[in-house]
Amino acid sequence: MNQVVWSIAGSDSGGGAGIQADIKAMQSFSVHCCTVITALTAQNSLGVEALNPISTEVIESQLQALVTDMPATVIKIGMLANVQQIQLISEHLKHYKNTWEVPPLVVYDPVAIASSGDLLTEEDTVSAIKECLLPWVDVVTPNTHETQLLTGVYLIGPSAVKEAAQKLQSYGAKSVIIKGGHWDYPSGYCIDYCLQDTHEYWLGNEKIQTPHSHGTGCSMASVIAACLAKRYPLKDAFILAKAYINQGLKAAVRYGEGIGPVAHTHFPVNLADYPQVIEAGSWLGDELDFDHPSNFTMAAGFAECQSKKLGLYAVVDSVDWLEKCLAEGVKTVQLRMKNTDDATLDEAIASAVMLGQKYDAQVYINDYWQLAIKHGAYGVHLGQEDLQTANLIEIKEAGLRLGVSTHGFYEMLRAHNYRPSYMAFGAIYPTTTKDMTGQIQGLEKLEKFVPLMADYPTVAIGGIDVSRAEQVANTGVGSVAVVRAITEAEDYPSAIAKLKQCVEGDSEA
Ligand SMILES: Cc1ncc(COP(=O)(O)OP(=O)(O)O)c(N)n1
Ligand SMILES: Cc1ncsc1CCOP(=O)(O)O
Ligand SMILES: [Mg+2]
Repeated sequence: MNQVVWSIAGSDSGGGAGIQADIKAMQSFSVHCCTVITALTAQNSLGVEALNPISTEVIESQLQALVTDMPATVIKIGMLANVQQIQLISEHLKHYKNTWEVPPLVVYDPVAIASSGDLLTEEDTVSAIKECLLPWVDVVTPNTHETQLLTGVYLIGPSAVKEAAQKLQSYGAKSVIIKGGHWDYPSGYCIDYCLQDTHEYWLGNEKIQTPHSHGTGCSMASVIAACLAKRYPLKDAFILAKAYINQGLKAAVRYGEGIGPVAHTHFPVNLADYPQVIEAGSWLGDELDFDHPSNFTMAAGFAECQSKKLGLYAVVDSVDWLEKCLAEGVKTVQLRMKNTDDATLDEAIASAVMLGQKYDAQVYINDYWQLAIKHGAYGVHLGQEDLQTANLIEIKEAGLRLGVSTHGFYEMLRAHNYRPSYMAFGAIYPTTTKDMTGQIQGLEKLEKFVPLMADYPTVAIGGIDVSRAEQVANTGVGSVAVVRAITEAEDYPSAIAKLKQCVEGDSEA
């Protein structure tokens, strides 16, 4: 379904920020932007000359026109010029949240200070924002100046950023993204922080040196709104917004005598524009004083797979099935046993490794990395949570390949920190093999992941069968991993032959 996002914001006559930026940013993510204009600013690249707030009656009539015909999946709010506007919008948000069948998500970018340094709102709006508006906001995206203005916390370091985010949550905002574009900490980097319910994370990249950054705040919040409208998780929306801004800053040019606008381009396609997920054990993590879990080991750069394309990848829960797949010529297999006692596991993993040698195939062991090392498996496959607990140094030093599961852009970039041997994307389609609620990626996202991770062997998993394998392979992914398409097939040798044909172009099928 085509998604509608409303932008409630001011018009920038210079065309770089406000409504004008919002429309372009949302367009880049194929989302339709409806507008409710709150002020007609007279500004150019040198500064703001006049604000010209729109009356609450006119704002109300714009809302009224949209509500009956084009309700929003997400409402993005930018400049609200006075207390009356904040109260009006808050009342409407309350109504929409309480009465719409699908209540809209609300992204609020508290536009208080333009990149020129001009104050864009009346001073007494601060308490109205905190008391009336923030309780209806799902994601608030202040820059450091706005954070200080709203919270009174002076952002001298990472712990102050966390304290300020908690304060914004205490005013009612569900998630808080504090943008570090104006924060030179660590020097030369742009570090952003997100507090999502109780979960926190940081994204960072080297600062892009350009004076032409007008409209970055509005554009970033608009991309977040557009991605939320497409039902991307906030983590992915945040990643894509940062990548879009980085891409736009690199392409930004001057139009007037002063600060030019961030460029509006397209869905970010270059890995170099994506931020890093900052983790304990990384240099940026150390700079930000991250706590390490006591037994945490960070390692990166695992042994390479035998080839860039892993072909048909059978994921099975017994040695019996493993051997059947190997006998049919499957060269990449995984033993994925759950809820099994230690003695059985030990024996099964030893047998799986021997079968791999017998059939000259690559056997990966899911979860049980110690037993995989003990028996000399070709590799291990780990999930995102396992990265925190497995001894990655031991796996790397033992020369085992490491495959990592990812479910979205955030997890993909997190996995990239470890430079694993291959990268798996899932679940592509709904599956009954495992509970993947909220983690279905679809082909559209797979098409984005594969070129971004072009340096890795890539694997698609989840709900793939003979009828879907070809379209999955057409995304350029080098391997298709399946469970039921083999183990529940009426004629598994025939299923394997057909899957191999789709994935590897094997002519024997
Ligand atoms: C090839 C491949 N991709 C993803 C998975 C899922 O692994 P994980 O996240 O560790 O979840 P479980 O399989 O342990 O439930 C996989 N096994 N193989
Ligand atoms: C283990 C796993 N990880 C993501 S989806 C999935 C299950 C894939 O099973 P199926 O091929 O039967 O859908
Ligand atoms: Mg696992």
